[in-house]
Amino acid sequence: MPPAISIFGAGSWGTALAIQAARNGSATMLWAHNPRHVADLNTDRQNRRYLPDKPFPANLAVTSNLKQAVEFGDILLISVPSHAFRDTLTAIKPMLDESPKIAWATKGFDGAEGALLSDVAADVLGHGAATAVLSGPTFAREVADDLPTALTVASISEPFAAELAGILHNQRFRVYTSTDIVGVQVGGACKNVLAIAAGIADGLGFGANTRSALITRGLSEIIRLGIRLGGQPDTFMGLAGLGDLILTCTDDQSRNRRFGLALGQGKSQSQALADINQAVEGISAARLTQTLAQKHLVEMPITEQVYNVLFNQLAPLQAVQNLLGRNPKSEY
Ligand SMILES: NC(=O)C1=CN([C@@H]2O[C@H](COP(=O)(O)OP(=O)(O)OC[C@H]3O[C@@H](n4cnc5c(N)ncnc54)[C@H](OP(=O)(O)O)[C@@H]3O)[C@@H](O)[C@H]2O)C=CC1
Ligand SMILES: O=C(CO)COP(=O)(O)O
Repeated sequence: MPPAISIFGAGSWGTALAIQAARNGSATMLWAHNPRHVADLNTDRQNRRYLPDKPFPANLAVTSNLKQAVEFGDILLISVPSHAFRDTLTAIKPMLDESPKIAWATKGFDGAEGALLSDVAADVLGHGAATAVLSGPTFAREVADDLPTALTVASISEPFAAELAGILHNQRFRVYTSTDIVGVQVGGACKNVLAIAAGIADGLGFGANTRSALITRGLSEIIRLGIRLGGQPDTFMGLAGLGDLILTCTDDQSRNRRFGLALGQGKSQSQALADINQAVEGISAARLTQTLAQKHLVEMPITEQVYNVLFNQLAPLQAVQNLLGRNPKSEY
């Protein structure tokens, strides 16, 4: 019998992961903070709002009772947006046993300074918990549809990474393990900023050459920051780095890319957000990546232009011109 798992956050990604764990045989509990949403999920046996037409397996239960969810799972997996990560961990902390196993699939930074979520977890939980992060090129809809997908689970505890991978892994869902929690988190948070940039460029009518240049130079930015923060260079060429960057910069399933597209086409941020009506992590990630880049003296020109578009009223076309107007330099 595989370990039981509780997943916190019933958006598109938490729901897809719950379906994946359940169809792999784990007793699975999905927690949502809104009791009315939970009532709908239990009545419909599907998540009509975020993943319509994907019926829940029989071994997937849903609750809004936090204590019930914490006590249910041998492993707890957090999949709320980054703005809710610290509060969710803080709420579950008093209910945990002495050696909890806690993972997250959230992509982003926390707080005013751009803390890694692993640092938030250490801060809230202390160092007794086994922790892991799950990241990679994984659109929720495709995972729910059982389309082949590969991703990374990173933990400094190799047994915990292997245990979590074992719960989720099957022939349609390849889970690779890593010990580079820093690199995996930086890749997952920063690619959302570049997806906004790629969307802006496409929305303005630029072509495939521009998109490829943004992806490649964007990867250089991620690598520079990631190494400065302690990540391993190889990680950024893997699933949680280049893999997720390509996915979100090139496919319109990405909310971050669609947000950028809308800005490039002249929509306001509030109109673009209202149309998407889901998490767009790249907005806060742009602010916090810019903060980290300044603090650590890392050159991140594309991120800086996205930041100025989002927070300093810079026109999208001017942002592209600012990038193109930079002095010629050596590629490496
Ligand atoms: N969707 C995807 O394909 C992937 C997403 N991710 C990451 O997963 C994380 C979650 O994203 P995703 O599921 O897509 O987001 P969605 O926008 O689909 O859903 C967000 C969910 O979070 C819930 N929520 C919001 N605030 C809180 C809170 N304070 N406490 C508890 N729950 C809250 C919302 O509930 P309500 O609406 O009822 O308020 C909603 O169920 C993000 O960091 C994202 O980057 C990673 C890989 C793939
Ligand atoms: O992280 C994701 C896929 O790996 C989802 O990307 P978006 O949040 O841009 O939709």
